[in-house]
Amino acid sequence: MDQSKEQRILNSVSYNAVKGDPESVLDCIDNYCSQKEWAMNVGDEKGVILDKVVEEADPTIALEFGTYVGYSAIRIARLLKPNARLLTIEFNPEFASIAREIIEIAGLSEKITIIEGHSQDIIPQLREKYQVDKVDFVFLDHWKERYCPDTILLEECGYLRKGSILLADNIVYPGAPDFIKYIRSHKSFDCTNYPSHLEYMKVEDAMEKAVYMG
Ligand SMILES: Nc1ncc2ncn(CCCCCNC(=O)c3cc(-c4ccc(F)cc4)cc(O)c3O)c2n1
Ligand SMILES: [Mg+2]
Repeated sequence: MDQSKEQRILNSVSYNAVKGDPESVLDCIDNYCSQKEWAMNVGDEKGVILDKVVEEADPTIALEFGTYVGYSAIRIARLLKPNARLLTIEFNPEFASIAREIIEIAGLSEKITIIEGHSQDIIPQLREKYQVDKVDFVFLDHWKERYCPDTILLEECGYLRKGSILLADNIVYPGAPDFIKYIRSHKSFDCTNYPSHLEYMKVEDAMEKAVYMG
């Protein structure tokens, strides 16, 4: 059976990255995906925007939708303070398993919990099953049609607090028009757009930050 692209990314990280060094894992994935096979990681250009927003949020509890191979989970978790945690949701079991191995190579398994399932099913369970009270930072990078309903669900479940920061990938490409329409017209969110480019391509993309005002 032929290996998947995601398995080939894991092979490259396993062979080339320095164990326990998150930066070397990120560099390895970026090099592989820009030189060998494109993959939908947030990448190094939008990754710098992600870094800045995570540093601004300085979250104790961070949440991510769409783990994929764990690139953005590593980007986020490497910046977290000692007792801070990242919960990342992935519904594809093969991707979740590959992400678990790549996160282990980065030495960040203690800071990151991968939850297998659909965001809409997991969000209502976060309080009881994962002892989540409030979420300080959310990175949306899953199905683009789920950005809007899942933001509403987070608010309805009471996980957002004054100052909670949401950051959404792919606002231009593939795009999340209903999310943008909703979040920019909702009085409780203060939005900022960050123009950038699609990972590893010269195609225009952008990220949107939305601060919950309570
Ligand atoms: N509900 C739920 N809960 C949990 C989940 N876990 C996973 N999923 C499903 C996630 C499916 C992948 C999402 N990501 C993308 O589709 C994506 C695509 C491109 C892209 C593609 C082709 C092009 F030609 C150009 C750009 C670039 C990006 O940066 C992207 O992030 C879940 N869903
Ligand atoms: Mg993305």
